[in-house]
Amino acid sequence: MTSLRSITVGLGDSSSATGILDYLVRDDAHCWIRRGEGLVAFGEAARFTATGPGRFRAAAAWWQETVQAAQVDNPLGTPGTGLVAFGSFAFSKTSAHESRLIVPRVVVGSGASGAWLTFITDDGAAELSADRAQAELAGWLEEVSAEHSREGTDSLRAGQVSEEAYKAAVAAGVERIAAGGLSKLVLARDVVADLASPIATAQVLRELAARYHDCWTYSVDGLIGSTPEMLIKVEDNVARARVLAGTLDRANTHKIEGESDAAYAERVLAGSEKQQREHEFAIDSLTRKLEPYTSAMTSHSEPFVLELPNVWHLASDVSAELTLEGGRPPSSLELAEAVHPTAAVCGSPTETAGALIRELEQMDRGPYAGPVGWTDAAGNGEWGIALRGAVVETPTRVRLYAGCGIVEASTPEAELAETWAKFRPMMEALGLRR
Ligand SMILES: C=C(O[C@H]1C=CC=C(C(=O)O)[C@@H]1O)C(=O)O
Repeated sequence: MTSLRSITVGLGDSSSATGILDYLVRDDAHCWIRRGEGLVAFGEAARFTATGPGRFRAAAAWWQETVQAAQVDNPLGTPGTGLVAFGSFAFSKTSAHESRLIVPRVVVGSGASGAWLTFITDDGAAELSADRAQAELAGWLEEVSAEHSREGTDSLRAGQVSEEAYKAAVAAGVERIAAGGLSKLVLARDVVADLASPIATAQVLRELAARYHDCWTYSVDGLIGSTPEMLIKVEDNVARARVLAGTLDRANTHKIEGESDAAYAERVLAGSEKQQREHEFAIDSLTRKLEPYTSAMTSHSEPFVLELPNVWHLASDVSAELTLEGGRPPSSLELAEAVHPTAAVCGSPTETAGALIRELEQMDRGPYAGPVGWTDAAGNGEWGIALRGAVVETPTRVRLYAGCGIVEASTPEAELAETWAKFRPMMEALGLRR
């Protein structure tokens, strides 16, 4: 095991209109950004990978050992400062995709209490000072990535699941729900973008972060996107989640004359029994799995309508006080394992839906719909669900994923159309058309 050393220094009030996005200038950066705040990181000081059902536990154990062996100088002590690891986890315990934690070399962070800079090294003799940290950051910022020219020759093709195969899977899913044994199932598909010139990841992420500022824009080792769904966030003794399920496309509306956007979304989305049922399964699965770790939990009694540039969603925010064990709350990684996968990305009951997804989807979801985010040494962290995203497989090949909750009232055509609405954020950021 490498022993890491780190120093964190305050960056004063370095706030600009674009905030942390000013640092998102390299395609190889890791990031976690919402509303101009978050983390941008460069380089790799350490890495852990795992597959299988024990992937979360193994990652949590590795992180604990790494933290214990590290020498950390962090006078700030707030969430996200000091030693951090970015991570992404495979959706499925049967996936061949490697789940990973990556400790970067340099992290720039910004939050409610200001901005900071962390320098991390595995060199036992390296000088740990504010000047050294600033010099390391300057070194990473010396070389910025080019933008993508978008010559119009980029193209989109079917991935592992064609449109026809997707509709057939939805129809089969509806039949299985009607036959009993499960109430909800989430089925996904992929499309592949072939780019004429290498992807300009930083440019794509900046566009996503600027447009989807209510979402969490992420980049971890080739997994990129902007998710509207927070699986679990831990800050000291409090856990929070944003549960989504139930979707209405904003590009294809059928409003009554004079009806406002908000009134239309209320009527068609919040007023739909099918969408409300889809949402109920998702919120129930999250609260049921989180409950054993909490002493008090609050959530809205009714979901609210969340407006994003591409879709409206039914959303519920959950907040919970965590129970202390041995004086400590459970870590964000432990809780991510406990609550993943919720019925927003798997179904209900979980085991039955998971087995049926493997049978009907016929694709390895890889990191799509798995937890993506970061943890700090104290166990604070944010783990979103890797939705509205893509995997950069090669510099010119990008695989996009999207899925939909299926209930007994679902129809294949409508669910197929919904996947296109969910591909839209990435397609637009990549400059792609159907
Ligand atoms: C599975 C996805 O979205 C989930 C999150 C929000 C709404 C959903 C829905 O209405 O089906 C999905 O459960 C996806 O974006 O690929």
